[in-house]
Amino acid sequence: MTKTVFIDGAVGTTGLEIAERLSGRSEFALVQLPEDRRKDVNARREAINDSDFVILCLPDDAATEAVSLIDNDSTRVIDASTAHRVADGWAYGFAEFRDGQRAAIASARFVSNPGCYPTGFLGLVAPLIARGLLPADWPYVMNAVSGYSGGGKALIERFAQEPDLGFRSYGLNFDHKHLPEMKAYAGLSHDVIFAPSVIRAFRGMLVDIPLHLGAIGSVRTDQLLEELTAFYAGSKIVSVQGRGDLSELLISENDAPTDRLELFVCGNAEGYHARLIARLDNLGKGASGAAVQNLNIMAGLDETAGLRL
Ligand SMILES: NC(=O)C1=CN([C@@H]2O[C@H](COP(=O)(O)OP(=O)(O)OC[C@H]3O[C@@H](n4cnc5c(N)ncnc54)[C@H](OP(=O)(O)O)[C@@H]3O)[C@@H](O)[C@H]2O)C=CC1
Ligand SMILES: CC(=O)N[C@@H](CCC(=O)OP(=O)(O)O)C(=O)O
Repeated sequence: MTKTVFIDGAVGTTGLEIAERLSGRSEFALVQLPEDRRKDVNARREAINDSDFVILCLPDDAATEAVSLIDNDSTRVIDASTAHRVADGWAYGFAEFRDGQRAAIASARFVSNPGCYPTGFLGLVAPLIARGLLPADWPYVMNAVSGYSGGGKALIERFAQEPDLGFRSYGLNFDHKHLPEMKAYAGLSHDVIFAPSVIRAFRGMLVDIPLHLGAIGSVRTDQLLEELTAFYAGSKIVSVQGRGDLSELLISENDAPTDRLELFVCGNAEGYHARLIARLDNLGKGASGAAVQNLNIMAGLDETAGLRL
């Protein structure tokens, strides 16, 4: 039976990409509000309560408000914002990162999409910590570059207005909104030192975790590669590879959308210096692709339906 889906924030960067991925899917019918009523709280309340699924593509405060508008016990919610990622009663919407998570999403009423950067961090590190190859009490550092669509309409507009702006390092206050979910879901003792940046590319990101394996202990890069390869074996979304002949990883200014998550394990010849790197589309597996994957799982469908793989 066709399920109704209301995207609250449908004309934002993430909302538009979700609608594209759902277009032509007979399993879902989109509930849409006219432009002049899309921020009207009564119109939103009605659409939310009339729908089987609501996908929140809103700033955090508006996402919190949207949840407060639910007055039934049936509407199921996927929140793309940061508002509920470590909240009680919400399942973390990253099916692959630990055993049992797909089942938790399938049965959940409230699912919170992971942040784009944590998708890379947790995809790389969480399975290795869970299996005892990396320590939970290590002071992890993460460098990252993102396409400017990661900052939504406001950052897209800024890059349009400032044609000389090529690179922006930020997070200088050590309070990035993604820190709590990385710590919580990797089970870390310390916050990650996170150095994010933005480049003049619309979409795409690299998340890069340098590790002195020699200082950690006896584990080496080939073991990390072997473990991650086995953990994600069979996934149509997540791939794992060693450095091989790779000498560079690239993001182009106009890369095509993708819902894939590519993981790379690079190391020096002896394997005691490592860089764990994730490449993904911040609007794909980092946002809209993840939302559609979660919707598929919650609806009991093939989780890759409608994805760009
Ligand atoms: N962009 C990305 O790569 C990622 C984004 N996210 C998260 O997804 C959410 C949406 O982000 P993004 O699409 O980038 O943001 P955008 O700024 O592109 O879009 C947000 C949309 O929400 C609308 N909106 C704001 N307040 C309200 C309200 N009270 N009622 C109804 N609509 C409202 C805005 O309206 P208007 O058009 O009038 O401004 C806008 O269309 C955010 O929480 C973001 O952090 C998560 C992962 C990655
Ligand atoms: C480039 C840029 O500004 N990126 C955003 C994160 C994008 C994202 O993933 O936001 P969510 O937390 O909603 O997932 C930032 O650093 O705040």
